[in-house]
Order: sequence, then C-alpha cells, then structure tokens
Amino acid sequence: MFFKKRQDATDISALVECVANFFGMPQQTVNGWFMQDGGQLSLNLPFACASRHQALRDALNNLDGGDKVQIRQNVAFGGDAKRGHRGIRNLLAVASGKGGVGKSTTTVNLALALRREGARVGILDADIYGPSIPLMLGNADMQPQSSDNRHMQPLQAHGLVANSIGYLVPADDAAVWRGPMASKALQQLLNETLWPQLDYLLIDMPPGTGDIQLTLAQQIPVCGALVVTTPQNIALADAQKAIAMFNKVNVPVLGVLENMSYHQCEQCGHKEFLFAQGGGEQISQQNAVPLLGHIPLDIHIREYTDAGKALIVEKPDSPISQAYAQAARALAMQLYQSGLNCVQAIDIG
Ligand SMILES: Nc1ncnc2c1ncn2[C@@H]1O[C@H](COP(=O)(O)OP(=O)(O)OP(=O)(O)O)[C@@H](O)[C@H]1O
Repeated sequence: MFFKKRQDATDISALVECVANFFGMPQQTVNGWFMQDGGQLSLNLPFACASRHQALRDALNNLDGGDKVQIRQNVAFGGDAKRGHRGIRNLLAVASGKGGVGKSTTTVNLALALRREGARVGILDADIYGPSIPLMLGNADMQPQSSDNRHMQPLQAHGLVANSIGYLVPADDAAVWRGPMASKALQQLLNETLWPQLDYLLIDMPPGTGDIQLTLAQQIPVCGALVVTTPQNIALADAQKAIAMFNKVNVPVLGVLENMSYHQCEQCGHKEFLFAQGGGEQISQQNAVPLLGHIPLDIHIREYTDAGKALIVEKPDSPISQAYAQAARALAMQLYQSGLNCVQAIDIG
C-alpha cells in the first residue's frame, strides 16, 4: 500500500489522543501511525497487539470520524533498520543468568503468544549445549530440508518457524563443542536458515553469562534482550549478571519476566509464593527496566510445553495463556519503543 499524504494533524488530534491513551504512548509518536490514502484514514500499529484491535476499535468508534479509521498492524523494524536481518524485522535475545528458570519454556510460549497477536514469528535455538526447543515444539524427530546442501528450510510447528542444533546433531555431540565451534554453529544456524519474512525472531540463548554468552550477544545483531528470572535471590543475582552483560555490549535490555512467580491452588484459589515474592520488581527497579509480567508455576505449563503442545493455541482464554499474551504485548511495545532510541549495530561476520 502506498500512502500518498498524511492527514493534517489538527484533523486527527482527538483520534491521536485516544490511541496514545489506549497504549500509554506519547501523542507525538502515535501521530506518525496515522496515514491518509485517498479518502481512507488508516492507523498502522507498529507492534504485535491483534487481541487489542477490537477494544481500540470500540474506543475510536466513540469519536467523530473514528469509525472510518482502518486499523492495520505492520510491525516496525527494531533498532537500526539496517539491522533487519534478511527480512527479519526484530531479533530478540531471551536470556537468563541461571539455568532451569524456564527460559526455553518462556521463549516458546511468548513466540506462540506473539503469533496469536498477529505476528510472523520464528525461534532460533541458540542453547547449543542443551537445545530443548525441538522437544517443546513437538517435532524433535524432524530435520531441516536442504536443496543445495548449504541452506536449510526451518521447521514449522503451531504456526511458528524454528531452527535448532537439536534438529541437526545428536545432543551428546554438541554438548562437548568448545566455544568457537558452538559460536560458529550458531552463526550458521542464523545465516544459513532460509527464514521467511518475520516480524520477530526469538533467540533462546544458552543459560549463563560466560564468554560464550558474551560472544553470542555481540555476534548476533539483536535489537534487544529479555531476561527471564525466578523470584528468589540466587536466581536474581544471576539475572543481574545477564543484565550487566547486555549493558556491556550495548544491547538494550527490554525488560525482565518473572517466571514461577507463585502457585495458585486450583481448589481454593490461594496463591503461594514458593520462590519468594517481589524479586522481579526488585531487579527491574534496580536496573530501571520494565517488569513485563509474572508467569505462575503451573502444572499445565510443564505438561503442555514439555509434551510439545501449545497451551496458548489450545486454551487461549485460560489465565496462563492470558498472562503470556499480556507479557508478549508488553514485550512487543517495549521493543518498538526501544527502537525509537536505536543503538548502533554490531553486525554478524
Ligand atoms: N511457569 C512454569 N510452570 C511450571 N513448569 C515450568 C514453568 N516454567 C518452566 N517450567 C518447567 O521447568 C523445566 C525447565 O524449563 P526450561 O527448560 O524452559 O528452563 P531453561 O531455563 O530453558 O533451562 P536451561 O537453562 O537448561 O536451558 C521444564 O520442565 C519446564 O516445563
């Protein structure tokens, strides 16, 4: 679609104000989302939020001319547009300082949630030493196809595309690779996969903050990072190290997501904070980064994800799916906002 001319700002000020309030964004930013094409005024939302379109529609309908606005979603390129990696608009690292906090589970469920929000989403499993994405997507027995023995078609599952070392080599082989070999394998996975046009590519990083993670954070042209943590002190200390690592290589930390925040009894509704309370708030305040959500410790998350099934697709209205959806929308908005103050690229070799 070619947009000929922007609507005069004074004509649409009430609409701009409504949308700005709806998303909690500055009016100046929102103003640029409105475009006039002939007689049609459209609103181009630059981040994934399809589940909010109807509520926004209802809010606009209350205003003069609001019912004529066409709402569209066109996810913006994150950071420097030059960083869009071969049609991938946003590369996002999902990291944790500590192992076992649910980083891969979170990656898969956020990817599914972003998909439901109308985005084209892929996952790159960079956890070379413990790739769990193939199991979590339920296609561990498959292998990427290649027609030229060099480039690979990504695997598909639940509307996502993915690639992982786990599809390519037996787990024991990759587990003994030294740093440079692991790093080279990851570059190949990124560069030699025939990724389709994607709005978001989520990169499941290996746990920890050693040399390997630092090198990866530098080599992959990510627009930002999400740090997953559990609320207890021992995990927070490691999450802090992960944030420091991204700061060191100038990758913006988009936020913290607290996983296993509490367990809610299915019988009586009582919430138990098994791993302490308030850890996510504490680390986000300390680092002045947003806390993007709390995901409960819940048997359904483990049962569905570990069995390669998509809870979010099968039970989209469940409170857990809603918690992931809310976190995914917050992440998409944060990524967009971070792109407004873009950082310089470190391009992959
Ligand atoms: N919110 C949750 N509720 C219940 N179980 C969860 C939750 N998050 C993760 N799990 C379970 O915890 C286990 C570890 O999760 P996962 O593999 O995602 O962790 P990880 O941080 O990626 O681990 P690693 O550091 O080894 O890569 C899995 O069995 C997963 O199903």
